[in-house]
Amino acid sequence: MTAPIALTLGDPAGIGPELAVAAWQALRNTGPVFFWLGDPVLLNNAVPFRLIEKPEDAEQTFSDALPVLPITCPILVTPGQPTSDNAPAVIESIERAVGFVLEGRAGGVTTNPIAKHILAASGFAYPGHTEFLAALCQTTGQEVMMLASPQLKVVPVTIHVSLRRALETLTTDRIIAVARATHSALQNDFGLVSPRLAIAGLNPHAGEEGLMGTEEQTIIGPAIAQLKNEGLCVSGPYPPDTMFSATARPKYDVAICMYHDQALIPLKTLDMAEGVNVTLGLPIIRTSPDHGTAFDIAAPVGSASRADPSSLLAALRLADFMSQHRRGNSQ
Ligand SMILES: NC(=O)c1ccc[n+]([C@@H]2O[C@H](COP(=O)([O-])OP(=O)(O)OC[C@H]3O[C@@H](n4cnc5c(N)ncnc54)[C@H](O)[C@@H]3O)[C@@H](O)[C@H]2O)c1
Ligand SMILES: N[C@H](C(=O)O)[C@H](O)COP(=O)(O)O
Repeated sequence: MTAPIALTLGDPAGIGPELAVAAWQALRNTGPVFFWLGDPVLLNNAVPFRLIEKPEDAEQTFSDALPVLPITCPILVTPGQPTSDNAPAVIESIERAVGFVLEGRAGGVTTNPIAKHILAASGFAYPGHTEFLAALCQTTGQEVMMLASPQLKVVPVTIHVSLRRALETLTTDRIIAVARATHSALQNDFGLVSPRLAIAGLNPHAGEEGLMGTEEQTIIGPAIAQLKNEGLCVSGPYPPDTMFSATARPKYDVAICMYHDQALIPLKTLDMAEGVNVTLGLPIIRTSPDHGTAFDIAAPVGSASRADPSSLLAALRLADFMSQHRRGNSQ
């Protein structure tokens, strides 16, 4: 028996509650088993659910009712109208989910989407889950964001910062650290013996020999040289405009990108429905759908839903796969 996956509340005014229900309906007979750390009021009595006190109770109820570990939202939720007054419930859900995984009582955390600016308005000090989870695990600075889909895996070296700040903070050391963490996660959690890392350039034409920027020569090139010295299978820097083409993608297992949108635009364009956000470099397993809160389509549970659960399903399945893989490796 594997430990259940802990699915967080996310922003309660987003599509998270609808997705939790849709995921349970899709998985109740097959698994993977998960429990939702959320407010049962949001379910509108439109779906069978059972309140549980601990993760260990999720398995026995899962085929009959959605297991809910209750987290109360302080303010009545209106879908599509987020409020930072509910931030304490959003944060508590994440904290408790991580706690269960650190205690070995849940196999991994799958997070429903949060709205960064809504949490920030409540005083929340982290730009996203990725950084918050690292803090909860006491591994700040080691977190690495990867988005994985059937067609592509991408890792941005800089994450939730402005483009200007991304350029200021891009260093050889950071590229090396992110590449090392990615290499070992692909080996340990995805079973790739010798992962091939393609390193993106930063500038048009990867700098065109310095004519259009020199970061490829001064920052990225030295990182590639160091990683090659360590025996990693790395190549690049590649011109960012062509490295995601259908002919280029099969030549590598993961693209290491210099900033958020360089990585996420190709992934979400190719595979929005199947993409999964995975946090590497943590002691816990964490996955997430690749989309956000989708406030524009959020609807009450029980009414017609326009929210596609495919990415959340992929995230739950990947968390379970990684959990089983780690268990297998440790036996
Ligand atoms: N993992 C996360 O927590 C996460 C990820 C990305 C964005 N966000 C947050 O989400 C908020 C909204 O961001 P955004 O508008 O840029 O992106 P979004 O992904 O929420 O929405 C973009 C568009 O895609 C649609 N969409 C998204 N998911 C869908 C689904 N499952 N089914 C059907 N349609 C879907 C939305 O309706 C919208 O039209 C932001 O505040 C951002 O911080 C959170
Ligand atoms: N950067 C992610 C994206 O755009 O899909 C998203 O904001 C999620 O980030 P966290 O997992 O750190 O919340």
